[in-house]
Amino acid sequence: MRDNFASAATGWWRAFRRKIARGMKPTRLSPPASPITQDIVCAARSLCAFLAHYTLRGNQQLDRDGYVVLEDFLRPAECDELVAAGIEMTKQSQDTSHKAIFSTTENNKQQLKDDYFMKSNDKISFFHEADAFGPDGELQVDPDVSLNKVGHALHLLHPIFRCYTYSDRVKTVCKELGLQDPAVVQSMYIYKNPVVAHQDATYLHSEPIPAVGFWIALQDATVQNGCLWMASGSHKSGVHRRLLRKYDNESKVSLEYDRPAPVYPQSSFTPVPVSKGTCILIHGLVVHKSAHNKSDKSRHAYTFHVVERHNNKYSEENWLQEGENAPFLNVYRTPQIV
Ligand SMILES: O=C(O)CCC(=O)C(=O)O
Ligand SMILES: [Fe+2]
Repeated sequence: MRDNFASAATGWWRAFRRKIARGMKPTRLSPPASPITQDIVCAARSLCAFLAHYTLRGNQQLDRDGYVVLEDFLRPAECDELVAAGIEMTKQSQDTSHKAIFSTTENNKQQLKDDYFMKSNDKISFFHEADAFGPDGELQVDPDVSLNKVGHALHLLHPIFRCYTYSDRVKTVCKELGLQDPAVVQSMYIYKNPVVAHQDATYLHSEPIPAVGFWIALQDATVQNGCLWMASGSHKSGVHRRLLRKYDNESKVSLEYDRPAPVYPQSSFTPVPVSKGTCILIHGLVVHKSAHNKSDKSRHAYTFHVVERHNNKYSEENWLQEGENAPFLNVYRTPQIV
């Protein structure tokens, strides 16, 4: 069965590429004939569409626009598996005694000084919305709506997230990007927004090759529920701001922005609504944001960042550093299962 599928899919894929090369619409091709089940056909179709889309246009698009939309990167059932794991984590978040708040806003100094944040590089840590706790420190609302995100080592420690992070599809994208020694440095499960306009290089700076974010919509992301907004082409204007590690006289570390937050006109942004399963590749220097969720539909996403390690300098001043329990593992060589 597997062999049948493999040869049929390979044949289909070759024909698909030939048709595209001749400028025809890929949808004109029929999927391989039985005995392949509908589910496998759907998987093959998704993978082929994604590979064709990416192989032929992805790299140039990332250079030109600062982002690439890869539809059908994950199948609906795969998204559901990840959402179930994300919801399961909201239950564990109730056990945490630490009430960390995540915010990208300037005045939230707590996060910057917060040890919990700094030490989350090798953990599955929970970050709540700024208004999640009352004056008594008790959670005001259910954890499934108060959690902002979980991070930053899901790709190492959580068996399901690890499996998807070091998958063949991710390897293929990294190869197509021409990355020689790509390593995953962090991962996050994002429940909620808004996220203010920023460049990922503010937090994860590397040069000359910037990090690439893999942002995967696990549920439909619409203008109403807070899809990403991208400032196309903004990656060509350098790094606008850095968050840097600072050490005081007692070698205690804290984080500080080197410049005030830039003001980006709303007119520079385009909404990028995507369906469940779509992966948006985010250039480390492209300015992006997400708005409030004004709907009753949740918008969960899984995101992780890949950094080139070959002939490329990952800044020692980034908040996130490689640690004994948080190695920056190579995408091509790391097994999906521990
Ligand atoms: O999901 C969001 O709203 C923002 C995510 C983001 O900025 C990122 O993954 O780099
Ligand atoms: Fe980002």
